[in-house]
Amino acid sequence: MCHDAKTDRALRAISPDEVPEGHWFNLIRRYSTSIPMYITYGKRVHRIANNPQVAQVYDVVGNFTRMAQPGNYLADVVPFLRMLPDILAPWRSEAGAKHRWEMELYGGLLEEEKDALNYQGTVRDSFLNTYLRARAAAGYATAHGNGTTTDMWMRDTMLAYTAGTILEAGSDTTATAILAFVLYMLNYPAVMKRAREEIDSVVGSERMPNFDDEDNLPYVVACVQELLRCHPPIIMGIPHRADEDDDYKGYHIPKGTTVIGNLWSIHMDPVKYPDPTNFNPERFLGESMRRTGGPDAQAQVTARYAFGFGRRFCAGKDVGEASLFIVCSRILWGLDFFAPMDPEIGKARIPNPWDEEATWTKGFIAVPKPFSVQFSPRTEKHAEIIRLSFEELQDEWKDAGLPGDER
Ligand code: HEM
Repeated sequence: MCHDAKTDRALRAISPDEVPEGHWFNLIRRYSTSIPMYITYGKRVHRIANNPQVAQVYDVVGNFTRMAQPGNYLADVVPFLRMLPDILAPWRSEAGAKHRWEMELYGGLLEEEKDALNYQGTVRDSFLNTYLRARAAAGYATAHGNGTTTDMWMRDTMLAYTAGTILEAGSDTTATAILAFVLYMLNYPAVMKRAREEIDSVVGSERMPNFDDEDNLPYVVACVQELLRCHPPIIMGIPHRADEDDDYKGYHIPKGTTVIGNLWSIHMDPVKYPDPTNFNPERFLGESMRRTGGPDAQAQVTARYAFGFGRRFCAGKDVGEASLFIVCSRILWGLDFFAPMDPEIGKARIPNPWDEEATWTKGFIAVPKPFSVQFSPRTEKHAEIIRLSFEELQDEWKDAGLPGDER
């Protein structure tokens, strides 16, 4: 297969200054919903995004996670402040402005999808494309405005926002977990070694791991579970509101109370998770802890708080876990990575994942702060298979009528 010198150079050791826009690295990003992949080198931070719209999604999601953080605004905890008029409630006008900005993005994506469907006749199995076709078949080729039609078809604004919500719910969460995975692997090289040995013995070097390998890679699956336990991406969960009076363990919870389930704290319970500040995938090993089945229902439940609980439990859990499994197993399969030497301290600087203040951002989704990491393919054979997979993926995107990565 032919590939250019630029890609070759980047394959040997990715220095962020050299990551080409259409680099195979984007393959990893493509495999997740979208990964805001930050790479730092020295003091410089680089964000890999191959088109402005992707960058805009990152910004919108970043904005969403900041504003949605429980307790970020005084009005979250002092209900009286919510009664203030707009002029005295700057957080409300900020939310309004950001909301309009979000709608520009989501509305724009909806318009693009409509154009693709109506003018190019592009048929895809995507949420928007499928919905627009079904809505048109029901007699609503156009349905401007917000809310629903009398027979409950979503109008454009609601449809755009619904699609955007799925994008937001699934992208930053998965992306954060992948960044955290790299961080934990740098801190726990023995875990990384064992996971890689498992992958090598099951998958070999002739192909990448795929979803069918999951049952034969219990340690890798356990690593993903342990990752979600150690640092659930939505660290405090999503606030819920009690819709009736309740009494729980001696606490009276009046109707309308905001209830926050602190997922991180639940996962640090030393009774359920002995030695909780240790990244130990073994606690999720064994038939009873496998995500896809097993007899011990309680064990399965305890591994799942990262996705919330109850009626509003994450709708995309299976997609999220599958993305993490495939991305993490492929990173381990194909790439060597390490923290480069920091000349300032004369050794590699590896952030401590247990130091919340120093290592993680604040916000409703806690993301590792940018850290230096250098990737290189494990062997030329691994590199070749990654390149091939990248090319195949480009063809798939092309067949679906979507723009590919620049080469
Ligand atoms: C590692 C990845 C993910 C994590 C850690 C995660 C976590 C969560 C959490 C904690 C909630 C709130 C649950 C509650 O209120 O109790 C939630 C809700 C939700 N998630 Fe996820 N999520 C992930 C991936 C995804 C993906 C990939 C999608 C879509 C494809 C998705 C779609 C949703 C939706 C639509 C909701 C709202 C559900 C509702 O309110 O009824 N999530 N997620």
